Amino acid sequence: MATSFSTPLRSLHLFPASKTHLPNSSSFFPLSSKPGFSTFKVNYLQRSHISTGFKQLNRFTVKASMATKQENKKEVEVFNTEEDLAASLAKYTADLSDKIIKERGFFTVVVSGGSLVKSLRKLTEPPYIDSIDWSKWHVFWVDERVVPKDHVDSNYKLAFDTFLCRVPILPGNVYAINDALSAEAAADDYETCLKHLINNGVIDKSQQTGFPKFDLMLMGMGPDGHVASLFPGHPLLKENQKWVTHILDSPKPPPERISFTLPVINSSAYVALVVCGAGKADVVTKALGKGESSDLLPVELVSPEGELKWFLDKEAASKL
Ligand SMILES: O=C(O)[C@H](O)[C@@H](O)[C@H](O)[C@H](O)COP(=O)(O)O
Repeated sequence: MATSFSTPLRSLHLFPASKTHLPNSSSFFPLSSKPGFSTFKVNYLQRSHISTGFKQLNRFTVKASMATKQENKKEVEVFNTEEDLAASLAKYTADLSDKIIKERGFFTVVVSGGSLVKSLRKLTEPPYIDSIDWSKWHVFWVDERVVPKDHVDSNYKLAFDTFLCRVPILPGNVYAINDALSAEAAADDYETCLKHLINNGVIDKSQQTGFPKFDLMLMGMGPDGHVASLFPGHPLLKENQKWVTHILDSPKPPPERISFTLPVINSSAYVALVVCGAGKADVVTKALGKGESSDLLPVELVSPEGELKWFLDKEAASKL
């Protein structure tokens, strides 16, 4: 079992800167333990590339993040392949799980949809399948499409089929949306669920903001710089009261979704942004400091109370 939280061997950049009910349990699919068997090896990007990237990144400091600009610890790591990235992401998550369960007895993990979920696959394999205390995990969605849970577009279904069905997380600790409700009602319902879990002590509360403080958010990023279901230029980016909001006109289908708001994302203890592919290289470059702009993309507004770590494959980092 991993016993300490370790920092990565080679980092591209590391700088400190400055309706009262839980989702219906009957709607959860049963979970089972089906560990796979494989080993992995982490290969970091060659030093020459790291140096180039470092020099370029070093020209800028952390960018403005929202109106309430809170400088945090940000780290960027680039991997030769998605396979290497997935191995490192698993270790990062397992180490945090170990550390935080020792500290608070629970581990609240929030996932997005998209390709991120597949990159969690190594957690379902040895050593993590055996070493992680899955009974302490509580799993949430940073955003969800408002479709039935068995629909091909459901983020719950994606996570269940890819990840959750392979690990022994307790079904009652998996917080899917109530898919019988409208988008607006599902968002309110989810927020009520979060309040209940804060009262129970499962979810931590940020002393700084009063918003829920999740232990770890694992998120992808769209090629337009969206995170969760917070899209560029959308008024939802300004929401600063609600914890969970809804959208009926998402530019990425399906149109109806619920999403955590930025203050919730930014109250997190740890956020991992997992980004792969050349199609995201321009946005990665904008977000990580090539050029200044007053027009900040949603991903540039991610600035958690705790630590932000970018996991990039070399294609996504190719323009840094
Ligand atoms: O449900 C969703 O659509 C998401 O949560 C969304 O924010 C996703 O994470 C990004 O669009 C990245 O998706 P890809 O990694 O598949 O590009």
